[in-house]
Amino acid sequence: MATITKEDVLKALSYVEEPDLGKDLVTLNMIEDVVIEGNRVSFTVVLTTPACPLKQLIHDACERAIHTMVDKDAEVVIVMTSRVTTMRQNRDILPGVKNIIAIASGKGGVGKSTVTANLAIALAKSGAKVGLVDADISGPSMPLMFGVEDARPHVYQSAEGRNLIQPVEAHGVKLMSIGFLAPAESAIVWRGPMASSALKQFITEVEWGELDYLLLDMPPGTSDIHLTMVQTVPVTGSLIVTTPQKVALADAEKGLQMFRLPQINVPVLGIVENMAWFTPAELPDNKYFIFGEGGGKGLAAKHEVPLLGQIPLVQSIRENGDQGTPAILQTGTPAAEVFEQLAEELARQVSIRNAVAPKTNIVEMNR
Ligand SMILES: Nc1ncnc2c1ncn2[C@@H]1O[C@H](COP(=O)(O)OP(=O)(O)OP(=O)(O)O)[C@@H](O)[C@H]1O
Repeated sequence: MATITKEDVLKALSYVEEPDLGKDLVTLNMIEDVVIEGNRVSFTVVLTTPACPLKQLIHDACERAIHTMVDKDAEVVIVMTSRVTTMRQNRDILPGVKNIIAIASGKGGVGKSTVTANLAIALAKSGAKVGLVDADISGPSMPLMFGVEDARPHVYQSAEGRNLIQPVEAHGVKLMSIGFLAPAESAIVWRGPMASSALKQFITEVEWGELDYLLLDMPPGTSDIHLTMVQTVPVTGSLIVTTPQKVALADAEKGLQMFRLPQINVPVLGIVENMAWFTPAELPDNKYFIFGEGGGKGLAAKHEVPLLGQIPLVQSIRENGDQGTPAILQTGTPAAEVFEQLAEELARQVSIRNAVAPKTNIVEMNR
């Protein structure tokens, strides 16, 4: 029996392609720690996201490559791990944050905050480091959804005398909400400049530390706040939440087009269709398309972006949100599974974006 060498192993693995990124694992520097002991071959595959939907597929392809090209009797031990990629360089702002994702909707009330809260927790559960900025000045709902309505971020002075804000941590996610700045029942109406400066502080004065994903829950519609956010940070990509209803779709389309304006130029990573159908708890296999059918798919096709997920209208999603324990926390339920899949798909699009697209700049406006 010929001795197996590291070169043999790498050669075989150079035939295994990362399907999303279209290149082989060796070229993508995804193979580490190759160790050969007799006919035992072990190595680590570093995926670009912990929530990788292709994990098993890539694992099996590696094993097959070693068995067919190196030694059919080799004992193959593969450690699957991950390191979230980034395309951010010169990170003067948010130096530890790899990816910033703006979540927007055209119309209010389509479930953007519900989707964002569940997504953030799903990504954190998969092993990623996640932060969330609730920039929804029209009705910040994150403190309620995360069950931290009474929490207040801790402010302290750094050694250099700067005021720094520590985000609130809940369900594994670091959270800052415009709702923390005023009690829920107060009549403060956040208007343009005041809201903009509060949100800028969330980016520049909050100790976010190391994050794989920072999600921005944007207000509905298209507004000055959207501009403030893209002017303050280079956003990796955006996600559009809509329902299948015609009026919601029309507004979602406006939101999508806003991100594509030349002066904003933030890639749209995908569309999420929320309330895609109603499923009663007692008839879990039934689907009632009460807001219409196929709207999200049509919008995605029209603008050539992926439809990343369809979330059913389920009573428990509403109830869990209101109780401060989003549906994703009820592991094993159908609702938790759809949010897990959505998180996988989003993370996948971020990896693809980082591998292929040019970087997004902070928008500079001459007004
Ligand atoms: N898939 C779902 N199933 C059941 N209830 C849902 C679902 N998605 C959202 N909801 C409920 O719909 C209501 C509106 O959702 P949410 O607050 O997330 O919307 P929104 O788009 O963020 O609104 P706005 O931006 O106007 O504040 C909430 O009561 C929420 O619990």
